[in-house]
Amino acid sequence: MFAYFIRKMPFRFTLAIIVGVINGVSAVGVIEVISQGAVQRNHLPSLAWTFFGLCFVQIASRISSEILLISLTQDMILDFRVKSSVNLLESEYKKLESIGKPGLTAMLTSDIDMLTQSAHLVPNVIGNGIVIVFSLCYAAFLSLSGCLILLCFLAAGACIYHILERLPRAQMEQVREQTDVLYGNIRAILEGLKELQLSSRRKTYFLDNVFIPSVQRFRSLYSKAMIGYSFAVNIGGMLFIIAIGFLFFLFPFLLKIGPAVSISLSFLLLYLIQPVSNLVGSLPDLRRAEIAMLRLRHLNVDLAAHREQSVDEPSGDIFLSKAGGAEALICFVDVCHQYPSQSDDKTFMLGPLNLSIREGEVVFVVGGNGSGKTTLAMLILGFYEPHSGHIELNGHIVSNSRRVHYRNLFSAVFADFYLFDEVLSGEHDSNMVLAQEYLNKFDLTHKVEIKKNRFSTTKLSTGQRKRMALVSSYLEDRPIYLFDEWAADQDPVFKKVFYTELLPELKKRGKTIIVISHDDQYFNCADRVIKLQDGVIKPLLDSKAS
Ligand SMILES: Nc1ncnc2c1ncn2[C@@H]1O[C@H](COP(=O)(O)OP(=O)(O)OP(=O)(O)O)[C@@H](O)[C@H]1O
Repeated sequence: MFAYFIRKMPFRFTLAIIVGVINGVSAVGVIEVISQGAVQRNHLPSLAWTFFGLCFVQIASRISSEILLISLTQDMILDFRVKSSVNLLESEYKKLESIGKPGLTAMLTSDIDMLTQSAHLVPNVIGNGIVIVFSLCYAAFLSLSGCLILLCFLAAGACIYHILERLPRAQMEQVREQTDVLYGNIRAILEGLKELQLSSRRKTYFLDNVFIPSVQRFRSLYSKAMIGYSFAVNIGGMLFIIAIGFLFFLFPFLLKIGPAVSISLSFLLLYLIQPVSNLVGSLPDLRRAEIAMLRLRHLNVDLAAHREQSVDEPSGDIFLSKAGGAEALICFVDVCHQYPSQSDDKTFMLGPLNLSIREGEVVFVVGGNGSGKTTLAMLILGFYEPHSGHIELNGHIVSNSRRVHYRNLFSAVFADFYLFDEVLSGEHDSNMVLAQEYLNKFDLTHKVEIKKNRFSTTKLSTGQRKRMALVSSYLEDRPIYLFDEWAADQDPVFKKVFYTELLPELKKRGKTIIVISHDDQYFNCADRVIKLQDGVIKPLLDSKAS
């Protein structure tokens, strides 16, 4: 964390340290004044002024240093939050799929929360650290041999802490790994709430065999780690306290020092107990924060390495001009895609596919479950990169550097769509009139309005939400539309509006439309039907087959 401050915010961090140094010096000054007061009773009035002055400087510098450090730590957390989210949004979809939602959720919530929780320790740790350093300097000034004894004990304490911390540190890293498992299971509870509440047997099985064991493992690892830390912190810290006691009780006999120095050193040693205990007590939380920070940094480095390149050109422009007399808008040339294998099982292979879709065409993609329709959609939309072969748009190869622009030519409603409150269209856009018309046709006007580019509500039934997602996609006004089983859970009346009114209306506006569908009664609404079976295109026993 400290390395981060030095790297990212050197000026403010240096300022915080300088103010912290003033705090440390004034703290030592207070001890010196009290010790002088104990032996020079006749100077008490002038010492009192110095004492109060130093107290004021100490409090003012402590508050200023803490304010600076709070702002530094909060900026760091903000930076991590924004950077992680932006990196995530700019990373290859395949990479995010491979990390998985539980892992990503744990990093964006638990790890960042851990940083937030431990951020309040930073001002204390730095403040106490500086006070300890200055106290040791003052101890050296009072008695070099006394300070050396103190430093020897301090070094021994640090070594013992370092050795004792090895095991709990490894366990803390396991705790963090177990957090991913726990988040996965919590997700399962939240997303499978209805299924679990519906079946007592499933609920009991899930709780007894999945959830409770994962929580127990977390508890056990966490307890072991914290017990280990308790030993490390207390034994390591105790050595320093023993050193203080040793010097306090024995130094008048062991070291040749006068009564004034003896009193000053005694005050100093007593004063040191609190900052040392605070500092050592913060170490386990700082270690947890370090683990969280390392994971976030690795995630960011990993995501940045898989960031999709985006060349500086207006969205999609290059693709809108035809290259080399290309006839098709989208063209798949020997495209193959295979999912990474989790075990020795054979993974699903899509392709080799050769297909072309012309501008303004309405193409239906049909096929049984697991035949590869969604995988094909992900390739068409540029979320997956072909493992072999390539995709062309207007004759231009969709290279990695152009994938982001390519994708911006599409609007899609996914089978597992997410409905945003915000609608991305100008309020005075002529599309708005049509959107209102479609809200009407989809029987949504009594439920929802579009005001200031927002839906007035999204708390609707699944079918209604999907109709709103369609209106939202429609308003995006892109050249190519893809609908993945949009009509699957719609009433016949809305299916009819979709197939016989919305698709022809989009086609009339020159849009190219790809529809994944199981509705064979509407196959006649397509210009062409492509049938997938086991990842390859098969002839459809129909006149419109590809
Ligand atoms: N992320 C993934 N990792 C590994 N295999 C996957 C993944 N997603 C899909 N598959 C496999 O790829 C095959 C095709 O899946 P896909 O979702 O493309 O089929 P589909 O035709 O859309 O099916 P459905 O009609 O059920 O939606 C399936 O056998 C599936 O098991």
